[in-house]
Amino acid sequence: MVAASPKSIRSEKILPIELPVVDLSAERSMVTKLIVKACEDYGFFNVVNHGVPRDTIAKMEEAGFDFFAKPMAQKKQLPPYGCKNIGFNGDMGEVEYLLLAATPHSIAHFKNISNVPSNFRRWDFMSEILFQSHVNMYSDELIYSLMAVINLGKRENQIGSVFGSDVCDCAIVHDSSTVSAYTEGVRELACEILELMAEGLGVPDARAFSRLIRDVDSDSVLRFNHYPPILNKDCKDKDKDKSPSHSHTKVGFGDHSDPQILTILRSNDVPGLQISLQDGVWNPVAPDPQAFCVNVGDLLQVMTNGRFVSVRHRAVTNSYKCRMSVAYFGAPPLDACIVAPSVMVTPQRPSLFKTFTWAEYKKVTYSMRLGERRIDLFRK
Ligand SMILES: O=C(O)CCC(=O)C(=O)O
Ligand SMILES: [Fe+2]
Repeated sequence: MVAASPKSIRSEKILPIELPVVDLSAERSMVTKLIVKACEDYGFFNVVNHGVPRDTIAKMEEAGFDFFAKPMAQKKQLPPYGCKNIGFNGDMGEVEYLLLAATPHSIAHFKNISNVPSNFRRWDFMSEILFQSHVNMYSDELIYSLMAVINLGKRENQIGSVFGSDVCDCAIVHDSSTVSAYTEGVRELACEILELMAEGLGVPDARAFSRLIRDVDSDSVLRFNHYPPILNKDCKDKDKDKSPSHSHTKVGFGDHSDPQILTILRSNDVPGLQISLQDGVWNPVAPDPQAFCVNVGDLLQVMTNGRFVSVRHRAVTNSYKCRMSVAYFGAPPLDACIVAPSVMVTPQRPSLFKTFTWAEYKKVTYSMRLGERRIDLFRK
């Protein structure tokens, strides 16, 4: 559970583990088996030989660090930027973040910026984007939509001024080709993994899961999380050693499960991610900047009728080095019905969850605290 303010976490039980590693270049039937086992036992695994070019990843990391290095006053002017407040219900952590739309629609926009008519009118264009993003339904959509507007505005130099010229200095805001190449790479990876999962589970339609995030109306998002080093003042041992001693950690991004289908996470080489395989125990996992860390979201738990687990996790800070992660959250369209393929439901494993839409689930998610177990509300 996330507290209203970051708390010391020295008293918790910490048990480091190694995540399963899946080599996507290995023999396919072996890969599918490994993935299924990892999702059943851990809900998390690392993928190597994933096909996303190193250069694309390196540019994205550089763009992220460049953005977070900007003065706070500049960053705060950007609607998709957040600092310490997570969500809308009082959750806090030692993190700053940036949210971007990661839908096929936004990728196309970022890629085809040169196709935007040079004579479009600022507010017409903005309202078109706001409309497409269902802004009437959820306030976070406004955030993503504004990001798209800012991106386009900067490139076309037409609407960037809506948010003040300082904003336009942020590399990440106008480096849309980096964002689109990265997003496209991780989305493809997510689809490939979802297809391997379907195959491994014996689902006759191999695209049953991946189709939802390939959809043009997919509601996927990308979040940069930045965790500056923090000396835990509660700690009696005041020496600022360079070791990632647990006594110096604070909660950066609190205990939660990801609500979407699948998360593709990457971080720099600084530890911080912890998963919880057992209540009351936190399992730190080592960072691997060459790999992507993949985890099952709540919707995939539902669509596998509980065979895969959406495992709770969090990120902690340290006292010696900045950590940055980039998470792609693959989500379906808002009106998609979330239901397990019939092969997942058997007499031995009866249907566990009600049928609902992503819009319904998302609404509940955003009305609750980060750490609450919203999936339980959808059990039969
Ligand atoms: O920063 C991390 O490693 C984890 C972040 C996370 O869990 C999230 O953004 O949902
Ligand atoms: Fe997460």
